[in-house]
Amino acid sequence: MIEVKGLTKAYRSHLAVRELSFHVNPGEVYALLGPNGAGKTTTLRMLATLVKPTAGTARVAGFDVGRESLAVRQRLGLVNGGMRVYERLTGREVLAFFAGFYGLEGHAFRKALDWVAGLLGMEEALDKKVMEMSTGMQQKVVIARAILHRPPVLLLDEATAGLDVFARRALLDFVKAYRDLGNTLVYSTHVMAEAEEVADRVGFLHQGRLVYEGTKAEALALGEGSLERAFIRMVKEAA
Ligand SMILES: Nc1ncnc2c1ncn2[C@@H]1O[C@H](COP(=O)(O)OP(=O)(O)OP(=O)(O)O)[C@@H](O)[C@H]1O
Repeated sequence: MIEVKGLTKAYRSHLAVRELSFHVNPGEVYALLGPNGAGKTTTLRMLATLVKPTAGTARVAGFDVGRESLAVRQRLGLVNGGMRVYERLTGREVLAFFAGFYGLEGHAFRKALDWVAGLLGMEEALDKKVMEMSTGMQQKVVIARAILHRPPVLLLDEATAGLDVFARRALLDFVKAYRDLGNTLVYSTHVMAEAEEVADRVGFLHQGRLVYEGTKAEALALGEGSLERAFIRMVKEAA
């Protein structure tokens, strides 16, 4: 569902992402793990067609992120940690605004709204102003906005940043539920415990390079039961 080959991004002379190659199979959660500055955000933004690669290629659902960016955007959703939505609008108003970008209007919008509200358990948020919602409910609006068009591919970038324990739990449960509907997810985080819970496969990113890739079970075996230990071991071996 996602094919990345030799993907590279340079900011002037600084290589943020270096010759990255990996793939994500349909229906799996791929955790992209690495500390701050490893290149996770840059990678996800290239997949989402928001940042232009310096070299290499990436395809999402068979479409090239450079030449077929519109087709990619129609099949993909992106959730960033700390994303905000307009505080003075109700949940319904926020979603109606973004639905316009996906060409969802009238009956199609109402259907999408019913689907997303049921999936996320956010019916009560639809007629509340964002500023009157809990952080967890606001996060649901952010997710709803990203999946309103039912994208088969969902990218989450440090999506639990700033969430309390309840909202974090709801997000991790949502990730697994969205995967169980047959969708494909990339889950970027520096929190190894979150990857241990949701990932099917993992990639370790360090200084813009993929230093390891494997199933979660393989990575856990490498780290004697801990992804954190596996990560540190692979970074040392790559040095
Ligand atoms: N627009 C930019 N201009 C210059 N350098 C950038 C830009 N965006 C990112 N970088 C640099 O590229 C490297 C990778 O950053 P990136 O944000 O992709 O990492 P990350 O793994 O997502 O970390 P974080 O969780 O801190 O965002 C960092 O050294 C960062 O300073």
